[in-house]
Amino acid sequence: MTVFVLFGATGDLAARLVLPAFWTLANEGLLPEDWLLVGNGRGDVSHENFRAHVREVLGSPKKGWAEFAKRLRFAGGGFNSDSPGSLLDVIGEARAQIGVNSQLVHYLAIPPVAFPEITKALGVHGLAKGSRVVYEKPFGTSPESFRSLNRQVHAVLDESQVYRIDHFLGKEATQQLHAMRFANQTMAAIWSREHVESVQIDVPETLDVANRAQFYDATGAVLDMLVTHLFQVAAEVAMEPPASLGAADLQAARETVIRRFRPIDPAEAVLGQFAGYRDIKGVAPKSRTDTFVAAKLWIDSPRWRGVPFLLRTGKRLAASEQRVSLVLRTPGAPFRKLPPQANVLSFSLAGDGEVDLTLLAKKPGIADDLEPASVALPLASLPEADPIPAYSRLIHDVLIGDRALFTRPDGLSAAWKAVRPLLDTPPRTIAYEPGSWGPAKARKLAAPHRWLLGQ
Ligand SMILES: NC(=O)C1=CN([C@@H]2O[C@H](COP(=O)(O)OP(=O)(O)OC[C@H]3O[C@@H](n4cnc5c(N)ncnc54)[C@H](OP(=O)(O)O)[C@@H]3O)[C@@H](O)[C@H]2O)C=CC1
Ligand SMILES: O=C1O[C@H](COP(=O)(O)O)[C@@H](O)[C@H](O)[C@H]1O
Repeated sequence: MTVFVLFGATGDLAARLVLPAFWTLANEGLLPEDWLLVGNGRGDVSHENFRAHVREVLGSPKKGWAEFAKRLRFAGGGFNSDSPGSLLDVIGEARAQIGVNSQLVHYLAIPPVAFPEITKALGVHGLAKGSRVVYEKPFGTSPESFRSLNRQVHAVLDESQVYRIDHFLGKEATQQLHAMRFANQTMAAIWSREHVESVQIDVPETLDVANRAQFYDATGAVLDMLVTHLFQVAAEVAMEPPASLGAADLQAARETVIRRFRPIDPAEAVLGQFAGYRDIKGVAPKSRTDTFVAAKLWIDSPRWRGVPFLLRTGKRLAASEQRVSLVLRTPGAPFRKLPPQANVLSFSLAGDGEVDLTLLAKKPGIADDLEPASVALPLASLPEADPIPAYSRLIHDVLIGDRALFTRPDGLSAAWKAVRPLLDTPPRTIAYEPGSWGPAKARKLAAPHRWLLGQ
């Protein structure tokens, strides 16, 4: 028996990812037998109007909808330490219906500035004890606010109750990074500076921010994507072999390597803002918020010393991709001259995920010409594959109490240290055209070679 409380239930994240994840879990039979979902927000929305909203964001499903809709409630009037709005009443009714001892899972799908107050309110209104609480990223908005939020959270909750989500860790292909590496001796052997010349973690998006301008303008690409998703994926690539593939060891391996991230040098980072961003309703007319970031990350571990990790992401770019590429070194002999960056092992994190291998091969024919040849392994094509979207996977993990794919404060503290110089002395934000690959200056970061995507 579980009562889910979804804070920010009518927001962008809830509509695009969290509510669809619940729908998937319900249809797959992966939710507890008795469950109810209580949406929360500062406005007053009737249960019926909330159900209509949920139905719309799910694309007006028919089959299974009536059963799902019965389990949805809305508690309006906000929730803070001074006033619980109608949340306590609605939770009380929900628990009276499915069980007074039902597990409470609070999901904070709200901007990070609102995390401290809601956390405090959970304690004040008696909703913290025995509950599990899911925090969206970014966990804090600066190194200082991270520390303060961490203290506030631990004043109300035990660490074992806290699930800091970073949904890139829940993606099928992200988990493939360690699965393929450790399931194969050859793969494990090439996973180091000896064989890898550079790593690119490239997440361009064509997406706009108009439906979440206020949140985005207060956040920007560095906080929204770099210190969060791109760093976590970098940790997944860079970690040392864990003691076991058990949840705690995997989590520890990822968190530990973040301490080896060298603080980013602002001279090795480019920030951009797409032209027209400031005209969006909700964006400050003189906003300098970054909608693009590219940065070179160095990882000071014996395995990765000297290997640049090139990280890039931005909104309104030319394409949407989520690619992690290990560019393999080319040997000096016996071939005299080989094209650069032609041997690449790459993981597409988007959708159900794909693994691609590009290798230089001799072009069949009388000459000895080499040509890059690629093979693709769409993960969904594996026999009996049943891929699950990241949010469904992670919400299910919260339900079963599996913390392997959630972040820990020690790793996050190190991540904030590594991004600090970029926050304290950011380079000038450079304008770029929507539909482009961001500021031209970002190309130089990849020198002497190039970004694999886009140019
Ligand atoms: N959108 C996305 O694609 C993703 C977002 N995230 C994370 O999810 C979180 C929410 O993002 P998103 O949904 O885009 O943001 P939104 O701007 O859509 O905010 C979500 C909801 O939070 C409520 N809210 C806003 N400000 C406050 C406040 N000061 N106090 C209390 N409630 C507030 C609003 O609900 P109401 O007005 O009803 O109170 C709003 O609808 C962020 O932490 C973000 O980083 C993570 C992954 C993807
Ligand atoms: O957390 C976020 O992630 C999305 C990208 O996620 P995906 O669902 O496309 O994998 C990004 O667009 C958004 O700005 C950010 O908040």
